[in-house]
Amino acid sequence: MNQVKTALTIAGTDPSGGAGIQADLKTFQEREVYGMSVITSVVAQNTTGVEAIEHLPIDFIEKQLHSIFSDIYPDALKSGMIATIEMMELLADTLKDKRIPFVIDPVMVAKSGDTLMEEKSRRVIRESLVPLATVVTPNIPETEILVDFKVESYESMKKAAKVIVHELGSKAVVIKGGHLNGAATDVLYDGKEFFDFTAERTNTKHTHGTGCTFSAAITAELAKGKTMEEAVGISKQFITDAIQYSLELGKGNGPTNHWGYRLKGVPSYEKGE
Ligand SMILES: Nc1ncnc2c1ncn2[C@@H]1O[C@H](COP(=O)(O)OP(=O)(O)OP(=O)(O)O)[C@@H](O)[C@H]1O
Ligand SMILES: Cc1ncc(CO)c(N)n1
Repeated sequence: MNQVKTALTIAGTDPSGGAGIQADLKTFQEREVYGMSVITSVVAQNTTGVEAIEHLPIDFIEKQLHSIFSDIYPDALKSGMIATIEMMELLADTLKDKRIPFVIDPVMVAKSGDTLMEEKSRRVIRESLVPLATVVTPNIPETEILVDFKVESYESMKKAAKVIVHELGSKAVVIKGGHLNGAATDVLYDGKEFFDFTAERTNTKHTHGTGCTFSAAITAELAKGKTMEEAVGISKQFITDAIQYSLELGKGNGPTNHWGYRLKGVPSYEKGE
């Protein structure tokens, strides 16, 4: 019997392969779900930054969504770079009556500091998409924009998590602590309980695409029917390994290694070779 589960990413591209749609599809493959993608924006970027962005026409994004939902219905989906208010509204309209796990990675700014979401859209995502989310996965700067206060400590991460669930209306949230100092601690809140996921911080600049990879892994695990706590736990291990074995590719911040978890305990492997 063919038991394959399917996952869909709706996001922008990264021709250098470390972030965006490309990272999501590699992650889906590694997590053993069948990956599909709808492209919102084509981004000329690499490990050093973003050169140019071209948004696809809204009716063409709509056609891609139609191609998917009229044919291979996904078991879970994630959104990444959704740059404009029009795109947010289209997505909200498409997803409002669909009962599938929906992971929102509210991508706003790339690691390089380049803007990926229009300034005026940043607040709109709160009203249009967050209420439809099964889980939202903001980093610290994105969390601050969603909740409108500074997040500088573990306690303020928990306070923000409560706002995102109880006031903005997402079912759950994972606030990623990658941007704070010390251990990399992420906080999951499901509306009732908090769960901490902590990993030792890897001392590396090669973290291009960490957020995309992490949220794609969560999407894949939810597609397989894992609980939120299980999905985040598995994905935390996955991204920790991917960062530990990240690749020294390119002239800037190299990408995470999507098969990094398979290299654990393989002594002959050396980074960059
Ligand atoms: N140096 C590190 N060592 C270990 N874990 C890390 C490190 N940096 C980030 N992480 C973890 O990686 C995951 C992604 O978090 P991060 O905060 O980097 O996402 P992001 O800023 O959204 O990424 P992106 O730039 O791709 O959008 C989280 O689980 C976070 O704790
Ligand atoms: C298309 C895209 N999505 C997300 C990120 C995350 O930083 C990126 N660099 N590019």
